[in-house]
Amino acid sequence: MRLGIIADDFTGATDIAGFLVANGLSVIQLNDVPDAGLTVDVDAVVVSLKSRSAPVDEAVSQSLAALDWLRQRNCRQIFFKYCSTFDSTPEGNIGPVTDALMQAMGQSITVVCPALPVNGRTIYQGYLFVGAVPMNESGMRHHPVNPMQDANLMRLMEQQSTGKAGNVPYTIVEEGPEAVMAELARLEADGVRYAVLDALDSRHLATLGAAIADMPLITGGAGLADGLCMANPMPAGSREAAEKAGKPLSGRAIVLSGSCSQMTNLQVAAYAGKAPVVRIQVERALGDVDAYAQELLDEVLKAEGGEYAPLVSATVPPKELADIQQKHGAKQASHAVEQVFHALARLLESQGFSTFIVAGGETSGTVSQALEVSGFYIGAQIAPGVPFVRAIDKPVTLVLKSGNFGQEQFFALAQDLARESA
Ligand SMILES: Nc1ncnc2c1ncn2[C@@H]1O[C@H](COP(=O)(O)OP(=O)(O)OP(=O)(O)O)[C@@H](O)[C@H]1O
Ligand SMILES: O=C(O)[C@@H](O)C(=O)CO
Repeated sequence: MRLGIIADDFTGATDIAGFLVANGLSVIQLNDVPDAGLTVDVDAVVVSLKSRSAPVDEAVSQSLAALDWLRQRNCRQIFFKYCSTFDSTPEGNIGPVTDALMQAMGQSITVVCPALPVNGRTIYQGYLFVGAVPMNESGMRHHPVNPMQDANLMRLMEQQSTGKAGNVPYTIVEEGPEAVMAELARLEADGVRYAVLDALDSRHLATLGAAIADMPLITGGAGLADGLCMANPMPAGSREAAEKAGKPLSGRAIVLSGSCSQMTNLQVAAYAGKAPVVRIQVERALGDVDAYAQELLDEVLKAEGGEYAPLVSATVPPKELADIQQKHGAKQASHAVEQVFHALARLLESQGFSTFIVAGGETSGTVSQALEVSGFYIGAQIAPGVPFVRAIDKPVTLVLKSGNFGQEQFFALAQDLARESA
């Protein structure tokens, strides 16, 4: 197997898997660390964890277990995938997990590159930008679980890990793969453990992909995986063959939105003009979850029948979210909302729903776990970073959308494309 990927959340996992498939690699995504006996015959395996906001020791032990599993399958390279907005505060898990993987693999340096230029995430002089602004000035400063208040990736890495961080600036990336490799060697000799790689566009990603093709352990976002593939392209026709595995099935659909990102707020508003929306009330979610989920199901069943599937949404704008969090506590509120989605997803499945379009990484993890799906075949991308996926265990199609991904009409577009290709 070429590549073994450890992803810290479910949408992050489908994001990177979608880019690999779009580059013609055969890919399977496995949710949580699989059984020791499972055999797979693909170019890349993505193990998706729900470790982004887990306690540090859990995130580390889950990631090491995933590493063990992948190494037993002779992966040539291990890729630790985290968010293109580096969702991780100074207390976050990216540093500790990176350290644990480095130690287990005997590595003294690795790279840090969350860039995903096609979705507006670029790295300049080690600072992460979201569109035209540094990350800490973007909507990410209001994130419900990981509010991002710094855009300097070297500082963030050093605050949450054990070593020194350095930067490979875009001026060196512009010079080509050999220059990047030479700079990495220089940084390593200088005692740098985490080399933050600048990347402003896909040309830079291709250069970086060529430069790090032989590094045993790399870390970053899906853009870096795209770069790896660009540097080592598959034969013509591979993409169509790879995408077939995750082709959407036709079936009763529901949209579930648990992301409060800027883009999801826009997507929910746009979809509200086209389809019925059932809103989740956090106060109710904090009470009897099962009874509340049953009520929501009843509302969905009443709302069905239009051109587009009903949407069940907890999505709120930043001000409303801040009020909710102040009143109930951020962790309690987000946990309660996730519990409702968990219970509701099970009820929906029992009623015959088989297409789940989900917004939000944590929410996607919750829904996938509720449906007891152990993994996915990956299909074509609906938008960069959001492919159709098909459960490996049952005839269920899912779309797991990262909070900030997709265009405003995403929820309707996903259904239009599913109808076209089913
Ligand atoms: N109205 C709400 N009040 C409080 N918490 C909420 C509310 N709606 C959603 N949440 C919680 O906010 C969190 C959103 O995280 P999630 O990962 O699903 O979305 P995201 O962070 O926008 O997506 P991504 O991780 O893909 O960028 C979840 O834990 C969810 O339960
Ligand atoms: O990298 C991204 O932005 C996404 O894949 C993600 O991790 C969202 O949770």
